[in-house]
Amino acid sequence: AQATDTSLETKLSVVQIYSFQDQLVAENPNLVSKIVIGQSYEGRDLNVLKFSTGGSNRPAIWIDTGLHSREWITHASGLWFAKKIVTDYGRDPALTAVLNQMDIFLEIVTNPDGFVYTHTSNRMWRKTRKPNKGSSCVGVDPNRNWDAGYRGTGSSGNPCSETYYGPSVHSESEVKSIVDFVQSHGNLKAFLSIHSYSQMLLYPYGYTYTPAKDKAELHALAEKAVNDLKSLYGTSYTYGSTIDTIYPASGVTSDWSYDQGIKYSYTFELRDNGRYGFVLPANQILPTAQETWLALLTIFSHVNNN
Ligand SMILES: O=C(CO)C[C@@H](Cc1ccccc1)C(=O)O
Ligand SMILES: [Zn+2]
Repeated sequence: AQATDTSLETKLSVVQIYSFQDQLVAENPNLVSKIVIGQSYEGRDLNVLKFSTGGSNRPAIWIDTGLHSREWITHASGLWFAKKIVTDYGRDPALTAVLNQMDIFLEIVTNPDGFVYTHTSNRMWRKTRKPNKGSSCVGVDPNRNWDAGYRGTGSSGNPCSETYYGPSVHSESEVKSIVDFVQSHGNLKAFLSIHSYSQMLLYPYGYTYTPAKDKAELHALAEKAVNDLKSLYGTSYTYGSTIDTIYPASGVTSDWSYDQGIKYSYTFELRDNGRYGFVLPANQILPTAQETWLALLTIFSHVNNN
């Protein structure tokens, strides 16, 4: 057995997740490497796992989980996705075809300071942990801090708000580090940001009712992805543009990546629909990760073939 064969059906600390990442690299040196794209406000490394079978600067897929620290099901799913990739490469034809042509980048703990805070102090913490000048309220919403309709409808200028957009675009190092990575890589074809909860698959835009120019294709792919997700355990997702499907939101990840020219930009909202919300029981971790993986494979294959 390998160290990373450990059960993922449990609550894991940031230290445990970071050592899992290092173990996975050590066990799979020909497929997995770790890139540190920056540091959080409190100085924690921002780790990205790179899955690559060769080439140089291949077209690639970006996945982030844990941008909102209370959404623990997304970190757990990200861990499971990482192990699934190394287990299924060379076995699953769809994944193998994708990895023979493209790289996958996976940032599992995208907001480590907030994640630690949910373990030590406040399970429901969402934002970063950087103090705000002139306010006793801490943190910026990392899903309102991007340069896409910044400070528009569905974001707040109040530092005490859960959707506070911050003192300036990309003010949060957790966001700026991704911006810099994406712009230096320059060959990303898909950008998938994983949140919870609500069971939705969302595509741009959140900051405007103007339809994305690729709306027809993004909608059709979302429909296929949610149908494949549903095929496993019957979990129903709604899908559509962010502003139509959930609510107006400005400065969000997927709108920024789409406006960078990354056509396949989606945000997932995983289980559940409100019964447990952010505090999903551990026995739903595996089924959630397994069903979401089917949707991801559908998107990966479409991206690789178009
Ligand atoms: O993560 C969420 C629950 O914490 C809901 C997401 C909904 C959303 C998702 C994608 C783009 C804009 C908003 C949010 O408000 O940022
Ligand atoms: Zn979220």
